Amino acid sequence: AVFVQSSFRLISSTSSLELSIQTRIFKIIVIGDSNVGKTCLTFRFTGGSFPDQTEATIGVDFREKAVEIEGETIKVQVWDTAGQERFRKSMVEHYYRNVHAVVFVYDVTKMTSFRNLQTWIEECNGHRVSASVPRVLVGNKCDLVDQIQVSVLNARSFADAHNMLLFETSAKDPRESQNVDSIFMSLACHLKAQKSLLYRDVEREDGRVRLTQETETKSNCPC
Ligand SMILES: Nc1nc2c(ncn2[C@@H]2O[C@H](COP(=O)(O)OP(=O)(O)OP(=O)(O)O)[C@@H](O)[C@H]2O)c(=O)[nH]1
Ligand SMILES: [Mg+2]
Repeated sequence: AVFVQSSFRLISSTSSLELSIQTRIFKIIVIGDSNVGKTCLTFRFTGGSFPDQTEATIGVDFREKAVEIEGETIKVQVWDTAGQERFRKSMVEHYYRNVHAVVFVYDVTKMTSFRNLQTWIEECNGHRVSASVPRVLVGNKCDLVDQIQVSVLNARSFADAHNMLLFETSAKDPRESQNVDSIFMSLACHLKAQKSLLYRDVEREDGRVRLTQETETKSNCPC
């Protein structure tokens, strides 16, 4: 089961030093054209609401949320990046450094934002982001039902071709808030499962893990 922001009572009894050692941080970057709603989506996930007003992001805004997955508290560190070239060019290297997952966003009411995904993917590939780094595709602004330009079929075939999961949602519509959460939670679940395998491999290189323990790292994550 996945519980968002729970168990803090339990954790508060632990010393802060212990907590910082125990808490893993997953860096997730949110990429896409200016105005597609990256800031609103990340705000919805971390703050639980739709911001009244946003301005173009300059550089990057960090948003964090502690989530609990299978009893482990994980800090999801969301990097809300700038879509405008002039506000991002000095930051691009930082965006991609040690990234754990990438969220590509387009606006379902703006075909150009969908077409430009190819360029965003190329930028990502150009920064040596490993193929094992999960990527998802998000079509935002689904509440604007009478203005839709990008069909689900079109989006799905693009997502399939790039080995990405597709989410269509709205940062604005409160009924979609769970769907917005599931974008980040599914990535966190995936990373948790992936990383426990990684730890196992690292430990095995040291010769510290016996074969009997290896089977225990299999994840039961529902995502
Ligand atoms: N109707 C609707 N409007 C949205 C939604 N998400 C964002 N918006 C609006 O779209 C505009 C741009 O949203 P932002 O989140 O600032 O866009 P951004 O992708 O962060 O833009 P940059 O920071 O310039 O890269 C704002 O006016 C939002 O209110 C949505 O789901 N539905
Ligand atoms: Mg923004």
